This record gives sequence, structure tokens and C-alpha cells, in this order.
Amino acid sequence: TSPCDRPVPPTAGLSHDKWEIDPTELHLLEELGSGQFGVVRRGKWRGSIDVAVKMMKEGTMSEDDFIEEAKVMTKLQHTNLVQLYGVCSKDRPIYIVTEYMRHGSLLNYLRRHEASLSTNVGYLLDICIQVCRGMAYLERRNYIHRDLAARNCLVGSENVVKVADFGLARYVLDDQYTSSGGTKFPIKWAPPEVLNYTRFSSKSDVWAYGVLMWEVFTCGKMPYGRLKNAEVVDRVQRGLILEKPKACVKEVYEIMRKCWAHCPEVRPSFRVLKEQLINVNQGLV
Ligand SMILES: CNC(=O)Nc1cc(-c2cccc(-n3cnc4cc(C(C)(C)C)ccc4c3=O)c2C)cn(C)c1=O
Repeated sequence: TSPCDRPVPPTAGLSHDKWEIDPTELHLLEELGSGQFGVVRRGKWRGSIDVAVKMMKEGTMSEDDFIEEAKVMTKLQHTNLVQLYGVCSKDRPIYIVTEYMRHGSLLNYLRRHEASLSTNVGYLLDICIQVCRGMAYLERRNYIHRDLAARNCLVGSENVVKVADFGLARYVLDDQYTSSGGTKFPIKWAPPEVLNYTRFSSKSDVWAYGVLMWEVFTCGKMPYGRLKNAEVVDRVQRGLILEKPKACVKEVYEIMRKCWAHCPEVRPSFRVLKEQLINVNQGLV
């Protein structure tokens, strides 16, 4: 839409639109892969800052809603969240500019390092704690991820693990992804109330976090193996849960299981989960 169609907010031009990035300050480098919104490339911002740039493919995202939300997202700042630096929204395609994580997705990282990781329970637990810290921050900010999974976390230098793409699920236009009957809907990470009523909450993020813990302790196995989505929905509704991974100590599996309580209110908060996991980690030393 041309600017004259959009009502001009009274504050227009007063704020410095600091979430708006000048594309001439970006230097695009190699392709990192492609996600729900199209190609993502590594880049340099203002000559020296490593960034990742999502180049929004036409028709994949409800852009105006996202640009509005970007102002909020740039304010979410935590060591275990992939920082949104800003957007280039003056031209199309829109660019989403975030911090760059050199080791890529946590899922691939787990699969690539299975041999060394599977015997390092302390490190697997540390990965879970880092993700939990990021999620506890989002919970405090009343921000729901909606698609927490190992594939949506990234690994950076010094083995830091960060949660990525929080909240973006709301702007996906592909209804194969957005509707719970769609082929791309993350069924295996969804609790009963999401499967039945798409009722998202920080407690549905907690359910997904339990599945992420299972992914970490199996070094990236696919939850429920090759079961079809319909079979997984049936098992979850009947209260069947994922089995204890071999590499997982009993205390940790007990915490995982609490994330899969049928009622959202019974599941622990991320704040409580963080304390419990840190206690177990200290007990392991
Ligand atoms: C080697 N290092 C790297 O590759 N580093 C990095 C890779 C990516 C990357 C590359 C390609 C695709 C995607 N990707 C994957 N899944 C997504 C899922 C969604 C939702 C809405 C379905 C949750 C939205 C966007 C994406 C998305 O852009 C990412 C995150 C992003 N960042 C910040 C890196 O540091």
C-alpha cells in the first residue's frame, strides 16, 4: 500500500524508527539456507557487524502486521534470544536483520556432534538450561514463541545456544503451516489444547520445551519416530508420552514429564523449570 493509504501515526517522524535499517548499510554475503519466509543470507551491517538477513518472499508473510510487531520484537533482548536488529521495510522484499549465529540450528548441531555429545550429560543439560533462560525471559515479557523446537534454536560461538524466530509463526500466510490439520503444522511439539483449540500460551511453549529437551537428550532424533501426525495426535490425546532417552538421567526425565501434563495449569513455568534444571545440574557436578 502506498504511504497515503496508511493513516500517518501522530508520532510519525518523531521517533527515530530505530528498528528501520538502511539497506545501503548492509553488505549481503553467502546464502545460509531458506526457511518459512524464503532465503536467508549472511551479511555485514555497517561494515563489521555479522548479521543474518531474511529476504521475505512475496506472499509468505503478513508484512504490515509484522512490521508493526517488529518494534516490540527489537525490545526483546536476552543472551539466549537471537537478537532482532531491525527491518528494511521501505522497499519489497522486506529484509529482517538479526544477529548471526555461526554454528547454525541446534538440531543440526546435535546430529553432527552426537558422538561427543551423547556421553556429555552435563553439556546436554547446559544446552537445555540456556534455552530455558531465553524462554523464561519471554515468559516474563508475556511473549509466546508458538514454534519452540530444536530446529528453531541456533548455536553461536563459545557454544552459546539461543532461541530464534519467537512470535513469527503469527505472520506466516501458508495455511499448511498455520492450521493444525496442515502438513507443516508442528504437531509433535503441540499440547492437547493446541491440537484441539489452537490455544497457545507460555504453557504450550512449556510442552514444546519438554519435546525440545527430548530432542537434546537423543541428540536430534525425530520425536515419535516415523509415526504419522494423526497417530501422534491420538497418542497425545490418550496421554501417551515420549519415552526416557538413554542419555537422560531419571531426575531430568521427571522434569521433562512435568512439561507434558495434560492440563496447561499443571505444567511448571519456565521460571520454575530453570531453577529445577540448575539444581539437577549442580547435583551432577
Ligand atoms: C551457519 N550458521 C547459520 O546458518 N546461521 C543462521 C541461520 C539462520 C537461518 C537460515 C535459514 C533459514 C532459517 N529459518 C529457519 N526456520 C524458520 C522458521 C520460521 C517459523 C515462523 C516457522 C518459526 C521462520 C523463519 C525461519 C528461518 O528463517 C534460519 C533461522 C538464521 N540465523 C540468524 C543464523 O545465524
